[in-house]
Amino acid sequence: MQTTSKSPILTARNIVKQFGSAPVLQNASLDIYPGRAIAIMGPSGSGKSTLLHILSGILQPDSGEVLFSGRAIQALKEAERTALRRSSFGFVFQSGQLLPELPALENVALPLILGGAKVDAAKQQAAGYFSPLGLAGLENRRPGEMSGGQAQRVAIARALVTRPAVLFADEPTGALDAHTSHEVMTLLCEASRHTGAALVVVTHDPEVAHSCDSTVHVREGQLTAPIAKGETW
Ligand SMILES: Nc1ncnc2c1ncn2[C@@H]1O[C@H](COP(=O)(O)OP(=O)(O)OP(=O)(O)O)[C@@H](O)[C@H]1O
Repeated sequence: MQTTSKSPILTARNIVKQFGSAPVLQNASLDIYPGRAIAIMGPSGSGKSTLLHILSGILQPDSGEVLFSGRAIQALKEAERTALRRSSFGFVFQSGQLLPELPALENVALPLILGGAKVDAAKQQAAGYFSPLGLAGLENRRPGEMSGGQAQRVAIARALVTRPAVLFADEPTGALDAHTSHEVMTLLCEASRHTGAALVVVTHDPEVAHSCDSTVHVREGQLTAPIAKGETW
């Protein structure tokens, strides 16, 4: 079921960020909607990951604001921002986010356990994500005993288990071949539509961007207007 909403769940307004004297983002603005997937593209070093870190409250902008459900997240105390990230945001990176010593089921259950859930209840909830993500039977495998695509699907399960409102993915298929990349992106987009979570994907890959509902480009520190899927660029 597709969830649509006219109100953005996350809004970036006039974001400015520089590192030392080097400007990275200069007046970047963006609206992100529930149940919709948006790709952020741009050349290497243009500021895509910096933007993702600011949108998710990991990094503070020099000026401008990020509103989550209308609330300015920069105004929150560090501990409140951490709590918001744990409860409302999920993260998928290129690789390496799974704990190598833990079986897949425990890796997926971990965010729930860190959030205070009892271990058995967390594992039971986590187990429900294995079959829909094509991972049935892999519950006891450690990350080193899985393919890259399987490990990324476990990482997606782990990002989804807390039912985030926004799923951030930074080059989620960067370490995968084209076929597996397509499978993983299809799963991410389906998960976003099914759960109503917004999906924000930083990518270099036009095929990955094509899986998303719209694409923005970082150009000279600003964001182009979103291009909807199917429109010519
Ligand atoms: N913590 C930091 N300290 C200093 N400079 C940084 C820091 N983080 C990023 N930068 C610089 O900011 C610029 C943007 O980096 P960012 O990682 O956001 O780019 P990107 O578009 O995601 O690049 P890529 O596609 O190569 O991953 C780069 O010039 C980078 O060197």
